[in-house]
Amino acid sequence: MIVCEGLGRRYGDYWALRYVSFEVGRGVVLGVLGPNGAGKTTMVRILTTELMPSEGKAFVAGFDVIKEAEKVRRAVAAVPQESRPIDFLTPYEFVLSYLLLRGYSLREARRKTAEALKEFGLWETRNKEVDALSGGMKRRVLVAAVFASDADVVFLDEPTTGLDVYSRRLVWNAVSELKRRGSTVVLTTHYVEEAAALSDVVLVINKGRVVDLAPPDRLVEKVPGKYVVEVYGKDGLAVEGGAVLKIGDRLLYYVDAPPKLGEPSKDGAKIVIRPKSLEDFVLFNIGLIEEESHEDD
Ligand SMILES: Nc1ncnc2c1ncn2[C@@H]1O[C@H](COP(=O)(O)OP(=O)(O)OP(=O)(O)O)[C@@H](O)[C@H]1O
Repeated sequence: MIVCEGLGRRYGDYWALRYVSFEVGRGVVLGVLGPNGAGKTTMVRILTTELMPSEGKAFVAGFDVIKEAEKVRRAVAAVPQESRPIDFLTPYEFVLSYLLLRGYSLREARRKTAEALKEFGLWETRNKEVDALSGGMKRRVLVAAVFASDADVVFLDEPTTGLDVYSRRLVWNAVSELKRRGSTVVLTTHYVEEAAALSDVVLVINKGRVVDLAPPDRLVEKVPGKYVVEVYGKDGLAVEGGAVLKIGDRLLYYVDAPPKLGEPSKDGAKIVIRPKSLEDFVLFNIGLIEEESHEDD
C-alpha cells in the first residue's frame, strides 16, 4: 500500500528527510515515532501529495505520488498536524460536505455522516458551529470525517495531541476499526505507548533518517536487559551490571533481573522498577545519528 524508495526532501542545503525506504501492506497500522523535527510531517506531506520530494520515489495505493498525484489524493484521507475543521460549518455539515466532495451520493453521505458523528460522541453537538466547540471536539470532527471516508490509506498526524483520555480512546477505536475494514493507517505520534498499543509496525526516524522499522515487540527486544531500574535523585543507589542511560538527574539501568532494594536513601532518591518498553528503544536510539555534513549534498 505504501512504498518509499530513497525518499528525500531538502530545504536549501538542509535535508529534512533522506534515504527513506520502506514498504507496508494493506490493513497495516504504521506508527511513526521520532523527536521534534525528525521529518515525520515532511514524510506524511510527501505521501499525501502536499509536498514534492527532492529525491527518490513513493507509491501510495499503487500510485506514484509525483506522476499520479490525483489518483493518490482519491485513495487517501488525512488529518494533517494541527488542522481544524472549517469554523463556520457545523460538525454535520463538515462531515457531510467532506463525503460529498469525495464522491458519495447525498443519501449515502447522510447515512455515513450520522454513523461517524455517533461513533465519535458528536451527535448531540452536530448542529453547533465548529467555532463554538472545544479544541478536542474539533479534532474529533476531523477524525470522524476521515473515518467515514473509507479511504484505502489514512494518515493521522499527531491526532491525539491535546485530547482528553476519553477522546483519545475514541481515536484509538477508530484506528482499530479502520484496520479491521482493511485500510492502511499511518499514525504519527509522540505518545510512545499509543504507537506500541496500536501499531503493527513502527517506523522510528531521527534527523530525517530511518532508525528502524519493525513490529513494536521486536524493537523492545533490541533493548538490553529485561527490566529498567529508574533512579532519580542525587544520591540514588547504583545498580550493578547492564547498560545505563543518563537523562539529566535520572539514571536508567537495564538489567536482567530486578535488584533487591535496601532502604531508600535519605535525600529522597526515587526508584522505580518496570519492564522495558518501546519508550526505552526510542531513548536508546534517538540521538545516535550524527548531523550529516553537507559536503556531498
Ligand atoms: N518549509 C520549511 N522550510 C524549511 N525547513 C522546514 C520546512 N518545513 C519543515 N522544515 C524542517 O524540516 C525538519 C523536519 O520537520 P517536520 O515538520 O517534518 O518534523 P516532525 O518530525 O514532524 O516534527 P514535530 O514532531 O515537531 O511535528 C525540521 O528541521 C523543520 O524545521
